[in-house]
Amino acid sequence: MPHFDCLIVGGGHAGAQAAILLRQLKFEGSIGLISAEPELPYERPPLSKDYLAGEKPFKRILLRPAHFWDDHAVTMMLGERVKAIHADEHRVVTTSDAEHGYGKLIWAGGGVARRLSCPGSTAHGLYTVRTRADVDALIATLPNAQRYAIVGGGYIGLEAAAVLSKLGKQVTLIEALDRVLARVAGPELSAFFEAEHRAHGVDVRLSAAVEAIETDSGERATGVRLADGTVIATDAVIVGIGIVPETGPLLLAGATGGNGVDVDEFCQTSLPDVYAIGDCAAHENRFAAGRRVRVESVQNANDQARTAVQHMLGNPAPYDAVPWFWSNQYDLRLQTVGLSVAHDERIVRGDPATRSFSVVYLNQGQIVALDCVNRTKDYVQGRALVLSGERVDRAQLANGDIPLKELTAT
Ligand SMILES: Cc1cc2nc3c(=O)[nH]c(=O)nc-3n(C[C@H](O)[C@H](O)[C@H](O)COP(=O)(O)OP(=O)(O)OC[C@H]3O[C@@H](n4cnc5c(N)ncnc54)[C@H](O)[C@@H]3O)c2cc1C
Repeated sequence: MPHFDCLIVGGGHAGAQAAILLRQLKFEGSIGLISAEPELPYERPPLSKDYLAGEKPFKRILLRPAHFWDDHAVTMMLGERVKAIHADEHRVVTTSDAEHGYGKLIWAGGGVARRLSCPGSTAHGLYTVRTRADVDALIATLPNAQRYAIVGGGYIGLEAAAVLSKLGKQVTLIEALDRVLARVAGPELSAFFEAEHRAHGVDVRLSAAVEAIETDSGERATGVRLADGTVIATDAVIVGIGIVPETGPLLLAGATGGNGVDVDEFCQTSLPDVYAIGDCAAHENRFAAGRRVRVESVQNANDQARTAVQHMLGNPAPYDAVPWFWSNQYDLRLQTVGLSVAHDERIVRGDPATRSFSVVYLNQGQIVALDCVNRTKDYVQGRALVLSGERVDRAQLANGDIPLKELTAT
């Protein structure tokens, strides 16, 4: 049985970054990386942006050139899925029944796209946007499909809507709640993005629950039936309703968790010598008022990789990175810093009508997050305010002409 001093499961942002950092920090042991996807590690964010738009080829979204992994003695085992962990014996088993021993295991399994469960949801013509394979399948529809129904008004659904409408497609966006981005942002940002999409010709349907996918005799999706009986005729359905964290083998092996696998401040799971990082790791985050959360972002994947690796190498430093995220839609660049989950007040800086404004989130007077649209200065300067948990004068905060770094503390 092959043995690795450090075995990484998952070749997404978190797993790849863990391997890169181990070598950067002069780890001399053996490193193996098992990933269910057949590709070398690549960036996921372009999948719903420039890769879908055909503006960036796959080669340009690889996280490192192909030779990097050999050059740095990282043994890549691609197209292999870990199905079981025997934590006491420090070994894993893959779906092809290969066994690998480990000294330390870093689990970076991310998540799989959540699917619809209504009648018709297994029909042909339904697409998710999580992997290169998903998006290649969607791209293959572009020459022949004109009408796209997108289920889910989160970032991925909105980004896909922006690309498809720019490509001249007829797009209907279906959101079950009464506003887009409801899970991650305040109503001001939701209203702004809803209006932008409508202005670009996207038919946005809010408070619209999907009841069934209608199909033809060949079991191909032809429409989305809503709870009120409306049928949205379509050539393809894109389902962007979040992810289910990939933690099955960890939880089966006895790791604590539920929505993700629980980790401590060093990204250690409850299993000996097993870390978990990235989208699947449920951790207490001080930027979410100490709540246990999973953060789905490149920042979190990279920073948790550093936390786990540093702990492994005997330089422990608790995970305490300020969260940040971005989204590109049309000519809009949204940059967010902090987490808004625990806010009790919002202040808008600047005028959304100018398409350059920020929403500042406060909790008991402290700035906890900012969503900045085409306003990079606010994003950069607001980061310091989120980090310090500063309380500032509200009238100044609302005045978009006063730079955030010049605000007076109260
Ligand atoms: C379309 C899209 C757009 C995004 N846009 C942004 C953005 O603009 N900004 C941002 O910050 N974030 C964005 N994200 C989120 C970001 O990409 C994720 O947070 C990040 O990829 C998480 O990294 P991860 O390594 O935890 O998981 P993943 O990237 O999902 O990688 C997990 C890997 O583990 C593999 N795996 C899972 N289970 C097993 C197993 N049992 N055995 C072997 N391998 C396994 C999977 O196949 C996968 O390759 C976007 C995500 C998507 C899908």
